[in-house]
Amino acid sequence: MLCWERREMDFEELKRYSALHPKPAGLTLQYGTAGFRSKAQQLEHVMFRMGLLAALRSRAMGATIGVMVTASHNPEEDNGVKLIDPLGEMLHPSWEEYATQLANAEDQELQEIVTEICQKAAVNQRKDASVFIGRDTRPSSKELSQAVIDGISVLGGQYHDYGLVTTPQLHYMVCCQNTQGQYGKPTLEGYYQKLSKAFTELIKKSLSSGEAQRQLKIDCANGIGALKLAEMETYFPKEVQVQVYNDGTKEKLNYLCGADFVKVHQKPPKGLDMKPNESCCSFDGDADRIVYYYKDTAGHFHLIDGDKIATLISIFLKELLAKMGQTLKMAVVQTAYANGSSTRYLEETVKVPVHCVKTGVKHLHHKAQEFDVGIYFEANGHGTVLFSKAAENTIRQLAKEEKDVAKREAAKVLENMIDLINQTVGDAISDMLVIEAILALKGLTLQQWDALYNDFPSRLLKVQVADRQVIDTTDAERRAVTPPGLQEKIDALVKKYKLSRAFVRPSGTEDIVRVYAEADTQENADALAHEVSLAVYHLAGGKGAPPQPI
Ligand SMILES: CC(=O)N[C@H]1[C@@H](OP(=O)(O)O)O[C@H](CO)[C@@H](O)[C@@H]1O
Ligand SMILES: [Mg+2]
Repeated sequence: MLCWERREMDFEELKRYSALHPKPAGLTLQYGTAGFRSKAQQLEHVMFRMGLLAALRSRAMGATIGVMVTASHNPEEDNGVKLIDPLGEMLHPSWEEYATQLANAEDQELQEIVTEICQKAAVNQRKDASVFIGRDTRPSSKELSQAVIDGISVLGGQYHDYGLVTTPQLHYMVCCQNTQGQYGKPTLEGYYQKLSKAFTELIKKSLSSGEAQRQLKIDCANGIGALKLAEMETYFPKEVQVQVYNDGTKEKLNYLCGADFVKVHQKPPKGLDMKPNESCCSFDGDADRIVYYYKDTAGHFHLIDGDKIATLISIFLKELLAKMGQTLKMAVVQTAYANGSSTRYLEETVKVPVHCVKTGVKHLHHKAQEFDVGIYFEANGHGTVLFSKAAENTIRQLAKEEKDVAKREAAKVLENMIDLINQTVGDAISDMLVIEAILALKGLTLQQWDALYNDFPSRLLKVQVADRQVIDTTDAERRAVTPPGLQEKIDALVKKYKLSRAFVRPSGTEDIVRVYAEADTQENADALAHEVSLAVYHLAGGKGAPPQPI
């Protein structure tokens, strides 16, 4: 029953609370690839309104909804917020629009927009609303999450504030809650216990068990990952020793460190002392991304990104499925930013189908759900593995009942993998444990993993334009449909270089156009990226000075 209108009292409350979190007049923001992101001081009204929206979404779904206050890898001064749907997925796209409307409503329009959403989305006001809240370590996050709580409360919703958690931990809690504990216990202890139990089982089986300790240096981007790893330490098996760097006690969040910095700049983070051939990895600010790296004896830096993580996991899972004697449908999902060499290696050597989708985790996650085993990773290190319910049931049954020892053992390893992987979203802690377990079980070093294939030289650039929406794309963002002439120009430029490809698309998180190019040499990749940038600048309304050669 759509009875929001009948609760006159609540409108007064809404007005009163809304006035405590006023919207700066004229400010418009959009629920983008990763929710709302902006300077922290611009976001109080957005947080309050996302509290409102979460309560409405909870009523519409009859389930607990998550609200995470974080701006991930953005500078410390920024903040952001995203909603989590009942099974731990990203908010459904149909509600992203409501989120944008609500965030941009002027204070006096708020009541009208709330009523409209209730009507359009058939929100039953009599149902209970339940929301889980979490936040990262930014100085602004505590106060902003209080504004979220105000929004939930004013609509009569219940909330549980988990306080400081990683983004994937909150996704996990929401999923546990809505599956009545089937996915695990919705507590931090439940999360640590589930992961460490699965990891310990796996590491026990590894050849190196008892011989050598695994050592790993972790750059936590001065963020939440450090706190959560410290909490988890007591649960770790002694076979693995982690050393945490950039734990946030001295330096600023994400400053010259973290997964995004390492990936973009292709160099080690500040504050991590790296000796030749030591295994190192970086989390991002909210610990949902991870990249690995090492320095060789000649001092060269080697980055092992999301593409190589997807490759390692694919090889391992494919072998296990074969050992188990099952022909489950497995596929890898990437975006256009995946290095072409990884796509070729996966298709031709690992022999696993690869699909390319639009940038943004929700697109990858959605596609991966089509398979029994769907592995998805963005090149920047955000990804996970999804197992269909049917595949999971088969695996668990074989692990229990299969008579053939080799098959049963393979099923047991897979079963533990299922428990170790956070299937709700990419999770740096979980992915790290998955990788460490695979490396241990396969007896692989980081150098051997890195040597599976060589990345094609590539370059990622940003171009400033007056309105990035003038660029429209198709074919999973690999071809530009508008402005006229741009794609033809890119095609002509690509023809000039060997083994090359290039594409452009408007960013979903920054006010810029991204240009990506690959070619046979780094010089050519740089030159191609630069020429394409100039084409964007001239044909798509470039702003400021023209792009300079690299
Ligand atoms: C090239 C690139 O790394 N793009 C990132 C970035 O999106 P853009 O839409 O390109 O700004 O942020 C997204 C959210 O974190 C992430 O999913 C995506 O991979
Ligand atoms: Mg992140």
